[in-house]
Amino acid sequence: MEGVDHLAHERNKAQFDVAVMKAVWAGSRDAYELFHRFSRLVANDPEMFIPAIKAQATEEQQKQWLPLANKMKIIGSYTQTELGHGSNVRGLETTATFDPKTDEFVLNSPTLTATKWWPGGLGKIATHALAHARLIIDDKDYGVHGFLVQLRSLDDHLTLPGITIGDIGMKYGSGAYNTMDNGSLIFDHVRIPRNQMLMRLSQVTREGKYVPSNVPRQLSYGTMVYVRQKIVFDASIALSRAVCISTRYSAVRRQFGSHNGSPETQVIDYKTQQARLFPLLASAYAIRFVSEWLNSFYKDLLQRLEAKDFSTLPEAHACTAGLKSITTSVAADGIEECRKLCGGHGYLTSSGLPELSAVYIPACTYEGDNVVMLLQVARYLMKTISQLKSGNKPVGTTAYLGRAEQLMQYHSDVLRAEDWLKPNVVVEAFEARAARMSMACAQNLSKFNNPEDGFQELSADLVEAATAHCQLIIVSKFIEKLQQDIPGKGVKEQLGVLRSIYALFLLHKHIGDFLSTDCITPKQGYLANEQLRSLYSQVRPNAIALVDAFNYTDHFLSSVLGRYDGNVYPKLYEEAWKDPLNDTSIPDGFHEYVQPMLKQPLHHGRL
Ligand SMILES: CCCCC/C=C\C/C=C\C/C=C\C/C=C\C/C=C\C=C\C(=O)SCCNC(=O)CCNC(=O)[C@H](O)C(C)(C)COP(=O)(O)OP(=O)(O)OC[C@H]1O[C@@H](n2cnc3c(N)ncnc32)[C@H](O)[C@@H]1OP(=O)(O)O
Ligand SMILES: Cc1cc2nc3c(=O)[nH]c(=O)nc-3n(C[C@H](O)[C@H](O)[C@H](O)COP(=O)(O)OP(=O)(O)OC[C@H]3O[C@@H](n4cnc5c(N)ncnc54)[C@H](O)[C@@H]3O)c2cc1C
Repeated sequence: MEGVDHLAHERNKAQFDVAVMKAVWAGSRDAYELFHRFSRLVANDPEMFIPAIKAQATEEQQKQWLPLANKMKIIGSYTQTELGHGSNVRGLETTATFDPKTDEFVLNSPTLTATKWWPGGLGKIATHALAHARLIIDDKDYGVHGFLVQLRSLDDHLTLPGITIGDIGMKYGSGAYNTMDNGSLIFDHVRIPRNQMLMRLSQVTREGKYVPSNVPRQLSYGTMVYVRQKIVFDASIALSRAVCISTRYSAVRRQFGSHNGSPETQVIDYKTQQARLFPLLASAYAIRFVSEWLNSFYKDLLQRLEAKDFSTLPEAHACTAGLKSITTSVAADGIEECRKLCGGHGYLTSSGLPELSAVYIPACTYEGDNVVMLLQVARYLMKTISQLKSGNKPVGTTAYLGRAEQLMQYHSDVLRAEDWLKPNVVVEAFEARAARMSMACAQNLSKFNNPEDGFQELSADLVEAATAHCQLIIVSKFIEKLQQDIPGKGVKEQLGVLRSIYALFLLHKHIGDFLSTDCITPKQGYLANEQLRSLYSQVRPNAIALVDAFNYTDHFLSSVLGRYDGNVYPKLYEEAWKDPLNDTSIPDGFHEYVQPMLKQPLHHGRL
């Protein structure tokens, strides 16, 4: 019935102050930014073009280009990936050859695989590209640099001479990402003025002299680092949307369990449903809090870079790459699990889940393939360990590796299930697991004469060690979040339950790591799982309130199953009737193709 809150009985169970939890969830961002982040995905927002100009252009170039880009007088595309290379940026083939006679660069796509491929906005709308190309001077290759290239006329939007552009076609399913005109671009000896090479980091003089960067060359990758830390926040948006839908629907849906005419059981009361759903609820909060930390870490990095302090740049790269990888994988897999948690109706477009999944899952690929990103983390961990011998004391997120020797002797002293509720007990176990996995890799690597051969041979183990390291970061930041003052009745307690669910779910899921590294005993693993089940019972009365705290409108969720009022069945039925197929009772083609078959006389008794 309209206007009736079918979930009121669930909301009345809440044991904490929902208004405060809403503020904790929103953190430093307001609802507008939460919504705006989502809308950027399917719009042509220059998510990267503008940050890249800020990171790689000189002050003078910024003065020229930023006002145009900010006022949408030009529409930019971050044009890096090519048909033949995406992960391997140093393998890009597009060339930018300096012509001293005319003081220009000549951009060219020497091969088919040099075709720019995927850049968002490139296919139809972008007027300019921030094109990544190999700088060539006097036949010498100076590697990949950024160049501003006009693609289309600002008068009639037609492509300029030497430029061939197209859209790369439909993408995964019918998802909203098809509103993004990811494009292809071929340069055929296109000339641009020398001052359209972005020259903040390195320069080319009028005489054609290359002035190398006096800062780490990796700063040219700065835009990717910036977006990766944003993508961690986006992962919390995407996952929390799916969890909100599936939690509310799990409280509405009843199946089996009726006795003597009693209502059937709410599926949210089944332990299997809780074991699948509540870890995702906890993960949404965990990812949100680690994204807050990562954002502050990134802002600190920017301040340091301003002061030419590059000390945290390697850690910032490892954290943004690793957390982008882990959180997008959890969110993408979690959205699919939420669809399954809704049974058949989860597969309806009106559930909002297929669309959310189709739009979200490329996050595991764009801005760095998730495995390639974890391999970057692994390189950082191995380098950190290799420097231990020279007395280099790791700090920050690798500080625990400075206690590797001690952690190698660690054995959990858990005796009772409730011991696993102690944050220090959990952190020690996660530190020991991560340290032992990385140390084992380092030890195995040392057996190889060629370290690169070893790295390749051991890359699957290294990815697992990098995963353990990143999960430790997320667990630690969740714990640190709860060490802050958090007001409101029951709020901190409820977040403490989610913190323990997140950690113990990971411990249970990766129990093989914890046992094979001898960090915990099978009995202690069993106790962790016992505690996990008990924690699910503590979340159950608060589940609806915890997803209400995401503060998503029905419009934003765009899901019949996730409606705030839980009025699912009438709305499911109503939504179905909006489908054009239901505009007529006799389907198109019936008279031409089906009716003749039905009218056909029987032959020899056979249909
Ligand atoms: C329907 C509802 C949906 C809801 C969803 C909700 C929200 C979503 C809303 C919005 C989404 C928002 C945004 C979406 C964003 C993006 C999507 C759209 C566009 C996508 C754009 C792109 O994909 S742009 C292209 C991205 N490409 C990549 O990421 C390429 C990945 N490859 C690389 O980064 C590099 O090639 C490399 C790192 C893998 C290797 O680089 P290389 O130069 O070869 O370096 P080495 O490996 O040799 O390492 C050398 C040393 O350099 C260090 N290092 C490497 N990278 C960095 C770095 N970035 N910073 C600092 N240091 C770096 C490395 O550690 C080595 O150091 P040592 O020498 O000390 O070992
Ligand atoms: C929706 C979407 C939007 C995008 N938007 C843009 C954009 O705006 N601008 C832009 O420039 N690009 C964009 N991209 C491209 C994107 O950045 C690349 O696709 C991404 O970086 C992955 O690179 P790749 O496609 O070369 O994958 P590959 O690296 O070819 O990956 C293929 C497989 O190889 C594996 N692999 C690769 N290297 C290694 C290694 N060294 N060790 C082990 N395994 C390895 C990967 O793990 C993966 O399993 C977009 C892509 C998508 C899907």
